[in-house]
Amino acid sequence: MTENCVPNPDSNHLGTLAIIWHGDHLALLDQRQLPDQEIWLTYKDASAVADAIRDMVVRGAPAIGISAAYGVVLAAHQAGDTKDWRADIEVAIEVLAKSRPTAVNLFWALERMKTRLQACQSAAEAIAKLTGEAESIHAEDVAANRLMGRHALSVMGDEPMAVLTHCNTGALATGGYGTALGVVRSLWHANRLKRVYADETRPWLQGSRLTAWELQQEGIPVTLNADSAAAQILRQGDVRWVIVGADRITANGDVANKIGTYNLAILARHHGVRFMVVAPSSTVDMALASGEDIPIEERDGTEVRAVRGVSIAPDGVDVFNPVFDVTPAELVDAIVTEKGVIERPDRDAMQAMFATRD
Ligand SMILES: CSC[C@H]1O[C@H](OP(=O)(O)O)[C@H](O)[C@@H]1O
Repeated sequence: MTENCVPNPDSNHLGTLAIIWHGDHLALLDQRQLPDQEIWLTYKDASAVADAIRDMVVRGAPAIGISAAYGVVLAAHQAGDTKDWRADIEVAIEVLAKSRPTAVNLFWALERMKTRLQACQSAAEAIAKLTGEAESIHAEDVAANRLMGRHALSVMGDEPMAVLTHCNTGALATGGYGTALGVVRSLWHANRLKRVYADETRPWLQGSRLTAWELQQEGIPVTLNADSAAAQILRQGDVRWVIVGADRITANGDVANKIGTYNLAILARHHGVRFMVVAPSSTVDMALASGEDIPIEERDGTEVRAVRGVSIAPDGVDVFNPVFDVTPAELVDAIVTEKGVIERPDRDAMQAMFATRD
């Protein structure tokens, strides 16, 4: 990897992009360094992309899937035209699949790449076809995000409103524009947004380090709040919707998302605030019956015991650090995907919209 290899492209109509494909190498904006530094890292090696996903250089369910897809293309370049080219690419796919367990977008993207690979008869064909598939996955994600923005506004009411969001679900977490933050962008451009309250989102601080920064880049009014202030904010009554992303949505409408989302869903229901989940259909896993079946990633305790390397807890104290939780469907007022909106999601409604993925 080399640092600072590409300027940060200013494509603010999609937000600050985090993933740039250069035909034979991948550039990732190192999100561990934001908001203090914008450092781009270059990748030519599939296993290094797997490390980047595991270490959260790149994060966000759709962005993880897109990056892994480009990782498979890099594997095809690395394999070259040796007799084991196909096996080498298949090994790389397995390495990428082990990077993080919860966001189903990773496995959805790798399945698409695997299917494309099966049809290839030569190493050269594999490079060409896998490149096309990864670029399609990337472009489809941006198109889906824009469509979800339009679908969401159709159910949110016409008056300008305040919303509250959790974690980061913007251009930094996707191929561009964002999911929940894509809805925020759409509200803003439709002059229907008063303010976004952004939960800081401990322990990795996606809200304070990424969402506050991403929205400030575009002059979208954002107020950063401690996670523990969310109840008081909802009690004040100016927030009309809590809008979040997702890492996996199961066949009954249960939603896995950043830890603290379940808290917000309970608070929203208690305060009569509507709760919206925004995610492309690549986040839907109809093979899992309910949220009970979703693998929840637990990360190292150092993420809770320290912030930016500064200790905030006694050395060695035991830590429980699940980085996702599951919100039951009955607490969700709307699930928005590029296919449309499901209000009051349940198994039947999910089946009707997702019985067949395409
Ligand atoms: C549109 S991003 C979806 C999802 O991914 C984030 O998790 P992480 O930052 O750990 O990759 C968060 O759960 C977002 O809501």
